[in-house]
Amino acid sequence: LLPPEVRDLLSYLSKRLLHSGDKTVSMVVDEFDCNGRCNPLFTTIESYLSSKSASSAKVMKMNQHSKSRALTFSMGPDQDLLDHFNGFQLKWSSKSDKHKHPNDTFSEHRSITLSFDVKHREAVQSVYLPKVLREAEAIRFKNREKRLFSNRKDAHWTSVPFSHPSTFETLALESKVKEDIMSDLTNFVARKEYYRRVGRTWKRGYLLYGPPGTGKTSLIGAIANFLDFDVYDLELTAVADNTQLRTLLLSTASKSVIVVEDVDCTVDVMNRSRGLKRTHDEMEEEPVVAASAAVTAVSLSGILNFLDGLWSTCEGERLMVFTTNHVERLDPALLRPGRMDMHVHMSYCGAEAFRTLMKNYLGVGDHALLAEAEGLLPSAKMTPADVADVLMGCGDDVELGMRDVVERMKRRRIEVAADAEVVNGNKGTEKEEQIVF
Ligand SMILES: Nc1ncnc2c1ncn2[C@@H]1O[C@H](COP(=O)(O)OP(=O)(O)OP(=O)(O)O)[C@@H](O)[C@H]1O
Repeated sequence: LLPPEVRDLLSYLSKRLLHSGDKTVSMVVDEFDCNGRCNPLFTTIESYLSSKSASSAKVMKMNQHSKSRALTFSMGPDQDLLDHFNGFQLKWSSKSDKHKHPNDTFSEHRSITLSFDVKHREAVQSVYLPKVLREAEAIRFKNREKRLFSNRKDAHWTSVPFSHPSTFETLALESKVKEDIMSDLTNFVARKEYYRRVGRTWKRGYLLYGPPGTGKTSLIGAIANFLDFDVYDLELTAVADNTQLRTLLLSTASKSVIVVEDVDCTVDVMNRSRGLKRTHDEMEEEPVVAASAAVTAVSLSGILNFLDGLWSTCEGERLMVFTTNHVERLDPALLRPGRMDMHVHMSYCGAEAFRTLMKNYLGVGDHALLAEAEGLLPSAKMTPADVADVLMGCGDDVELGMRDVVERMKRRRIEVAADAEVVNGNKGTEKEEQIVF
């Protein structure tokens, strides 16, 4: 019944009375700042308290995550929650005030207060609060929606939710290669302290090379899903110059995979050792015309600086992935360790990859035609995409799928042999012509 001003004054006075002689320190975090803008710290602390609320709060708000459908809990209004750290106790209290506006509408103002004994002030400020922020960040990262950023439309990042179906389980690749990649990625994300100690940017470069349809893009999807990272699809032909490239890279977030697909087609990264006349410096600085019709003014030095982490002054880990169908075209400067730490060769479908595809598409691990199919694979030179294409056309019909894929392999074997004959034949003609001239 009291006007809000009187109620606030009474509340303030009663608190002063209650806490006189008290050695408690309180820190208040409001949901909105004085301009009505959201306070990101409030949301961060809410995330931290959500993990605690589930086990100890008496009144909780229950929410469902829009994407994962997982239940999350947050503190209800006017609740207290006790936390313990290094043998002392801290109290988090939530408060919610309703304010009536002159036009008879109401708005809710929430705040969270942290209270603790004054003698722990130093420990709370320097150790406890940074720990809270770290844990909150990890919780929010786990619950967030993965995104795919792209600069294809203009020179800025635009993003859409990212959900690539590929995982290391569904990827048709030798299990030894998969295990090596997964363990390399796990080591990389766990070594923040190591990178800091040795003074290196927390980044790692991957080069995926091989013919089209061998799963380079699928592997990128599997990596992003494995690490739960966002993906930045960097289109170099849409970047005006090195300065714009720098700006784009500086605006990438941590925990991201930065991808440059078909790098040999978008920037002149030709192997200098193959008799190019330009000097090293000329080549590095010169804005170049790409191998394809597309043109980019990003120079090789721009790419090298990017790989050396010169522009990654930002915090956090970043994985850089380059793909190419023609590894032999790339300048060795691009390939050296530190720039491309891991080289992954994606090739034609082998026996192990074929069994993975059979399981993915037909749901079986064995079949009477499997041995025949495996025997045909080396000479048929089919990519995983070719095999997947045949199997997908057969729906759930295992018999049809296996029959079709074996038939296709037999036809491909003949085509491959015929192509090889043409090539050898041409070589023979060239030789003859050389002798004639
Ligand atoms: N190794 C693989 N494992 C599982 N599926 C694969 C694999 N390789 C190809 N595929 C299938 O073929 C399709 C095309 O493959 P993907 O785009 O990954 O190949 P790519 O090597 O990136 O080709 P490109 O060089 O033309 O970009 C994928 O959507 C997937 O269905």
